Amino acid sequence: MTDTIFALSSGSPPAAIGVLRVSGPQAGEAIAALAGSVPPARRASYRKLRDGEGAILDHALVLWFPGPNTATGEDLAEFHLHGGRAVVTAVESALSQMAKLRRATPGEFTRRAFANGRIDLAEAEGLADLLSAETELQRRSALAMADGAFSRQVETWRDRVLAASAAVEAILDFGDEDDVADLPGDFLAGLDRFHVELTEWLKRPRAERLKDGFRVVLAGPPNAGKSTLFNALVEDEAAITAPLAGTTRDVLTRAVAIGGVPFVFADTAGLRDQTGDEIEAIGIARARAALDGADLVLWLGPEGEGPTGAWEIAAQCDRSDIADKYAPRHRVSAVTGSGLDEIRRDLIETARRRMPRPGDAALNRRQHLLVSEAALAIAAAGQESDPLLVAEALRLARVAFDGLIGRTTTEDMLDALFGRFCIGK
Ligand SMILES: Nc1nc2c(ncn2[C@@H]2O[C@H](COP(=O)(O)OP(=O)(O)OP(=O)(O)O)[C@@H](O)[C@H]2O)c(=O)[nH]1
Ligand SMILES: [K+]
Ligand SMILES: [Mg+2]
Repeated sequence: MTDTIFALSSGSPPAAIGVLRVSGPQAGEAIAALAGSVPPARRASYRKLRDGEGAILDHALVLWFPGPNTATGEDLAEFHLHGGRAVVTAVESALSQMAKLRRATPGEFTRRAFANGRIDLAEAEGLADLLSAETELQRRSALAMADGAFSRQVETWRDRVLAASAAVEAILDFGDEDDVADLPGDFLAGLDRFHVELTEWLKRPRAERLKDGFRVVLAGPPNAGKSTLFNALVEDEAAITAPLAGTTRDVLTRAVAIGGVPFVFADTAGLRDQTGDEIEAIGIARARAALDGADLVLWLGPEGEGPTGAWEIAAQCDRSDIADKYAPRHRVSAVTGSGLDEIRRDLIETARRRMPRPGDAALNRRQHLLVSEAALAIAAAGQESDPLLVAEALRLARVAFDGLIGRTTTEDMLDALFGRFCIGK
């Protein structure tokens, strides 16, 4: 029989309220033991909670949700306690003394919800992202995944594959050995459209951009004011600045949200071809490596002289010795602060364009891989003329879609996913 699990699902005490959740077959008994009896279902009841000796533990709101129509799919109880450390500990220890009750492991409530079919895998992944979301953009994208929008999309893809498979099976069943009927032209056109649609999804910006932040690398010739601008953008005197060319050597990164968009800024060594300084040369090599991983280069120098191929915004600081030699997109002054807001606005707009749109479900690495597998299989199905091979390609596409919503999973994968949750979720 399944264990009954419990955990504090609200933040760590002390807090105004501490919500203890209990899920599993003994949840009803647990509530009866502490609150005297099982209260009416799905309604908050005010009760005195007592330990085994009858001593009062707390006055609490108690909720009883009989399964299977609950968040976990099991019987579920909630105790809304006074959120003091000793109160929570006392009720937890009373629960742990009951037979077949134990503390939940991280993510175990959600894992049970998944095991009982209350949520699918894509929704669980969205939920994990939602709980770790720190910016508005992250929150909205995670919510789109968690509320099942993407899962519904996958179900329609899966239905299309099943319908195509059925059409091929019919040909296989009724065609005779020597003269297998051809697949109809509109069948192939349908697969083609399907492939195009999947390819469009694959072109969307990836979820990792949202999670890790939009990577802006500040680069340019030595002494251009990179570190000074970096400090202004991250609002911290993080980098050393000095009138001496070649001050910065290490790549310094800072994550900050600006206008609800998660950014990671990187300050780098000034780029120059000749330097007698061995350490500066290492710094320059590191700067070039950082540029390779940039989503955007904020180039402090003449426009167009930045790294080829990289997307760049050019800027120039207002120092008299470097002023007015060219016309950069932005002029900034770390001294007066002028131009900084314009740069911030430009960064936000650029990042928004190149990140998942608010409210769009963005594919993570695992999902992206499975959608590409499905797209490849659909393309293969469209190119085969042997119905047997078409049927096999369609089967592979279905397996990929099944993997997206978790009809096929491995224990390792589930451990990794649910381990991301905190205890009590
Ligand atoms: N007037 C003015 N001076 C600036 C501005 N930005 C930087 N400076 C000065 O320019 C000098 C170089 O600034 P840094 O930020 O160290 O330049 P850097 O590009 O990081 O230099 P390296 O790391 O050596 O490549 C310092 O003396 C700064 O005070 C600015 O916007 N206006
Ligand atoms: K400098
Ligand atoms: Mg510097």
